[in-house]
Amino acid sequence: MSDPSMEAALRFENIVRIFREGPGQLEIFRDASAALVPGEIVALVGPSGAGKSSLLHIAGLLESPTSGDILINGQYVAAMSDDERTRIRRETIGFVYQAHHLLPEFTALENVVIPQMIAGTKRKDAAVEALRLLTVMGLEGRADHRPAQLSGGEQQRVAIARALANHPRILLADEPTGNLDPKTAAGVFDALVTLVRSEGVAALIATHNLQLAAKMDRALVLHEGRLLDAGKLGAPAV
Ligand SMILES: Nc1ncnc2c1ncn2[C@@H]1O[C@H](COP(=O)(O)OP(=O)(O)OP(=O)(O)O)[C@@H](O)[C@H]1O
Repeated sequence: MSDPSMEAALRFENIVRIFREGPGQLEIFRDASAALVPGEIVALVGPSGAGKSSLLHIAGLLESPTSGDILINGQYVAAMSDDERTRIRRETIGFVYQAHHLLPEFTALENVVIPQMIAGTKRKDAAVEALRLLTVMGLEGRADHRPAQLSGGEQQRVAIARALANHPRILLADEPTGNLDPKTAAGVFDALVTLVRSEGVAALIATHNLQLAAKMDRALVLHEGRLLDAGKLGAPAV
């Protein structure tokens, strides 16, 4: 379990996000503040359009907030150059989306090897690490399969292994099991939790699935422009 005295891996400080549309403006959220420490798995929940994806884009340094700032490992990012932000994103943050975005012409193993080689790891070392990650995800027998030869759940397991291949400190996931049936989603999610916990990563996972949200350490709720810490959610009645 997380230790609140640890330095936050990810901290939102008074984040405001406003989209300007012609003469009008759309305020998505205001004064959103929260922190995630290493090893913590946090759900991001809220109705459709509440701003979950927008907040993940800000956390992933893909978009800038209208005001406020975020800290990654204690470092403010707003004042950084674009190059520095890109470096922090590459070295520190892993992403998982609803769609797997695997490279179709490469095997599962290669899909997890390639990002490591881009980051400078030797192929042999990258392959050892990729097989380790795929094994934790329950895919040791599928490493040589291409994405089209894998089920939807298996494809998403590869995408999760890939996201953690370069040892990020933060994992951001946007509906990572949203394309899967409930049973498959639960299996993939449990594998994700196992891997994230073993790597000591801080994970922020947007989901509409309250059963999955209840498995996480706590939930941040976006509601009417506010980001609220709802603590650990109880399992919803089925
Ligand atoms: N580039 C943009 N310009 C204007 N409005 C935008 C832009 N991107 C997102 N929005 C609006 O911001 C709001 C939040 O969108 P966002 O995708 O973050 O919500 P969400 O909670 O992730 O929704 P869902 O659960 O449906 O994926 C929505 O009203 C959306 O229409």
